[in-house]
Amino acid sequence: MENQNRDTYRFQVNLSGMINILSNHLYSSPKVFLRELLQNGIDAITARQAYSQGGYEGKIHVEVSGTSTGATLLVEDNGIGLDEAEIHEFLAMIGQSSKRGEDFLSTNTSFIGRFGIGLLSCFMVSDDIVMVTQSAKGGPALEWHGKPDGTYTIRKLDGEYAPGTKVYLRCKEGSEAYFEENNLQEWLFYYGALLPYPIQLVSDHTTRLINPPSPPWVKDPQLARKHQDEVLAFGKQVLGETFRDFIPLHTSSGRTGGIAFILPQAVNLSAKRNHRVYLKHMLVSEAASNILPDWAFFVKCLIWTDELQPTASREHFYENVQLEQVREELGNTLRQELMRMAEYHPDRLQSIISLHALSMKALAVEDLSFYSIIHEWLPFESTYGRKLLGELKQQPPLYFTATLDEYRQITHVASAQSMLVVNGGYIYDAELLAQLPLIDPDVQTERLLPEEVSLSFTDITPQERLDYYESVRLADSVLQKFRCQVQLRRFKPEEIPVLYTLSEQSAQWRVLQATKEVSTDVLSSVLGSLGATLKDTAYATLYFNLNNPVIERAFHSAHLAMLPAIVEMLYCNALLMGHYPMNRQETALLNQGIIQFIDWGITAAGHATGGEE
Ligand SMILES: Nc1ncnc2c1ncn2[C@@H]1O[C@H](COP(=O)(O)OP(=O)(O)OP(=O)(O)O)[C@@H](O)[C@H]1O
Repeated sequence: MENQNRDTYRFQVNLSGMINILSNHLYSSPKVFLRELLQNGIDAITARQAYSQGGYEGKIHVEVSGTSTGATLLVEDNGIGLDEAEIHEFLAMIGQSSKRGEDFLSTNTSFIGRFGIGLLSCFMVSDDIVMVTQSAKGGPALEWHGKPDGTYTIRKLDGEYAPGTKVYLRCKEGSEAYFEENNLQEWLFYYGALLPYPIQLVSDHTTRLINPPSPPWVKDPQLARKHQDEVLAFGKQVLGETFRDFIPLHTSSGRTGGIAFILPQAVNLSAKRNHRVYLKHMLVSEAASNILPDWAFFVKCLIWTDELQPTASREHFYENVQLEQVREELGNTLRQELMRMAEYHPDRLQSIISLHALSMKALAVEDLSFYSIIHEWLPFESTYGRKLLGELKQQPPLYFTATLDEYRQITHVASAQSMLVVNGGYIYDAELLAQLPLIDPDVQTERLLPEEVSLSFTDITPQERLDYYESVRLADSVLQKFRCQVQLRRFKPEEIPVLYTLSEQSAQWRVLQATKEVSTDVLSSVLGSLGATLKDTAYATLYFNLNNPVIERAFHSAHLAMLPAIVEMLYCNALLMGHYPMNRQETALLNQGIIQFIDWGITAAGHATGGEE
């Protein structure tokens, strides 16, 4: 009797080859078969809703029995079901789907599936798929049995069946983990936490509901504000992190919404921004980094959408105009909420800025109106310590350096003279400081170069100039070959004997020299001629501090013989202190200098002890 109704048909593709492609190249993990089954069930429910109109409630039932390779999994929906013609057309024809909208890429369909390949993913974990289906439109119940060798059978079943579809999978060797109760619970929740129909998991021991009833704020994210604790608890359950604050997200079409959880710890620029995105309430991707603007790395989001276009793996979205628009609108929601906070909840905004200053600066650089509203709370490093821009701008003109290196060169001297200089060397800082006058015309900012700090030194008197004329000339000639000039000044603190400053050009010259040392002959001559063009202006300056007692003695005419070695050593020391890489000549100088000073020291000690040597 059974065999009478059974017909055999053949797939038109090499099915095992297809399965291989799916499992090794398309899907990130075999566990996606669960997502595909859930999604087919949801689509079938959606189709039945449209067909039966009212009085019908969709649900999904998952049941696992047996263990190890004897385990079977049943995924059942009470959706639209399939009749025989549909089985041949949609189920058995790979790449054919009953769910496409008016064209292949349209998002105007209420179904999640579209590619007509999802069911094949079940072959990653099972060597046969048995589907028992009863169409809501009538006809006999059917059993379809598909195998990875490309054959399938259909059998008409006797008896009464309620509309819907049951898919049975038998565990294949090596896939035991995918039939394990606890894993199933975890993955069903992972994919289906936001699905609007109840998913029930039944095993030998228990029956459990996987997804909570869909919360109201999924429909209208603005309602999330009234359900703070619930939303934060949901964030913890789904994302596994404890958050303290969030911002509801939505687009004007109402087709994309979400919750942006504010990360409880600071993150750096290169941190991966992974948001979980649900398409028609089904998890599509947890690696979506392009759904929010680049600056929004202070949040981790749950986003649900029905307007974006998934790729066939359904783990990413096409980078198209729709995605661009969604990204812009979600970015705007975030920005507006931050600006609203500035007005109504400044404490909340301040605590976000103090953790996520980098993210805020990244946005401020792009958007002057945002910068204008939040700028007072942005922190910067300065010679007065880490300060907020609101405090710093009270002291105009606001000097800043453009690089870390320049800041390092002047920070000692500037702070010793109580001069406020802001470090613009970190990413975005110099740009923001330069833009400050645009948002606050009362504030002037000025980029400071290291050589300009020396202008606030006290000059020596004309008498001192005469007294030290010979020694300054000698010192200057010693450093000629390093393109460094010597100046004698007084500055604070007196503990600093010398200060080395480098103009932009002389910095370039140093880099050229260093490159020449390690390059081939040809390159070296090219660099040489480049260097020649810089030569005339590429001077560094070594300032000697006459306030320092040792410098005062060293420059005294009585010690002229030792002065060249002293100058060379202090020059090398200044380079070391400023973290400048030293060239071969300078390193050699340092070596000779040390030996020279040891020699002098020993000789002096010998004199003191009466010439023991
Ligand atoms: N549970 C089900 N109830 C009713 N029809 C189903 C069910 N599962 C599969 N089908 C039918 O089989 C077809 C193929 O399913 P399959 O999962 O391979 O692709 P799809 O869902 O159409 O597209 P996608 O590859 O994007 O998931 C579906 O289009 C649908 O017509």
